[in-house]
Amino acid sequence: MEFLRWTVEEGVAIATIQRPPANALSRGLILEVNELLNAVEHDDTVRVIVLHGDGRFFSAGADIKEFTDVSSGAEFTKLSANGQDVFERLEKFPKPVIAGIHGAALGGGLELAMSCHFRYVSEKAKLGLPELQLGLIPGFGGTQRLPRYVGVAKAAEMMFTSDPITGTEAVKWGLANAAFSDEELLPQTIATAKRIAKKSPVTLKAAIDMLQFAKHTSFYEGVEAEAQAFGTVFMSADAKEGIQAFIEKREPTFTGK
Ligand SMILES: C/C=C/C(=O)SCCNC(=O)CCNC(=O)[C@H](O)C(C)(C)COP(=O)(O)OP(=O)(O)OC[C@H]1O[C@@H](n2cnc3c(N)ncnc32)[C@H](O)[C@@H]1OP(=O)(O)O
Repeated sequence: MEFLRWTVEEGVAIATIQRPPANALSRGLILEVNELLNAVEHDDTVRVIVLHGDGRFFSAGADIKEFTDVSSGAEFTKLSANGQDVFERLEKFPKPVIAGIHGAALGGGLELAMSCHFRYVSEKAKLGLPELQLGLIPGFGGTQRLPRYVGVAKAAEMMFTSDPITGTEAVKWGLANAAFSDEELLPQTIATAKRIAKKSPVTLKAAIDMLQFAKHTSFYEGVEAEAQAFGTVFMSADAKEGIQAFIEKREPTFTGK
């Protein structure tokens, strides 16, 4: 694998996203998340997975530069649905997956982290769904998962403003379980994972299966609608402006077209 490395320690696979400079989720990286799950699913030496990012960030989201190669709404809907499928597999994965978030988990990066079973964060990390700043909407399940963690009103504020919240605030809002200093984050995440790895894999799988009942059927209707809207929104002039503005490092001017 090119962008995802892992080592196994006392039943814990420590998986590191390594795609500098921002660990942006290219199509290739999303495929590798799926490959990681293939590799560890039937490996009895792995009982828990810790997912974290190398470098400055956990992940700054979908690779915005790759968006310029996408030309049709249908292709964008497919991109969204593919990401949703991998993240859904992660959420249902029979072994616990814990995200350790430092730096930033934005857009698809937060959507990836929200698909893990729980999250530890560094106090100063930035967590947000800033897609509206690009003239887009979240497309990897974020519109459905964020309100389930923080409530509808906070999710609305986060999406409408594109403003991230800090790791400390994320704990307050129920999006993350605990916040640590940058130095303590990974050791604490791994220590918890090692404790969980001592539990019976049978019971862990059953607990994960039961957690799925916390989702309602409307979740699936919601993500289907999200993928459609993601493709439609992508075809707007504002999406092109938002993506271009990011690449040119300037503020976007949205016209409503
Ligand atoms: C379905 C899913 C949709 C999505 O996920 S859409 C994407 C949502 N995510 C975002 O909108 C986040 C965009 N990025 C940022 O806001 C900022 O960046 C950060 C807050 C993460 C970091 O800011 P700073 O510390 O000032 O660094 P920097 O110079 O902006 O970024 C460092 C390098 O990383 C590249 N980069 C950052 N995010 C992305 C991305 N999401 N896709 C592709 N590249 C990205 C930049 O361009 C730059 O690169 P260079 O050094 O070559 O100029």
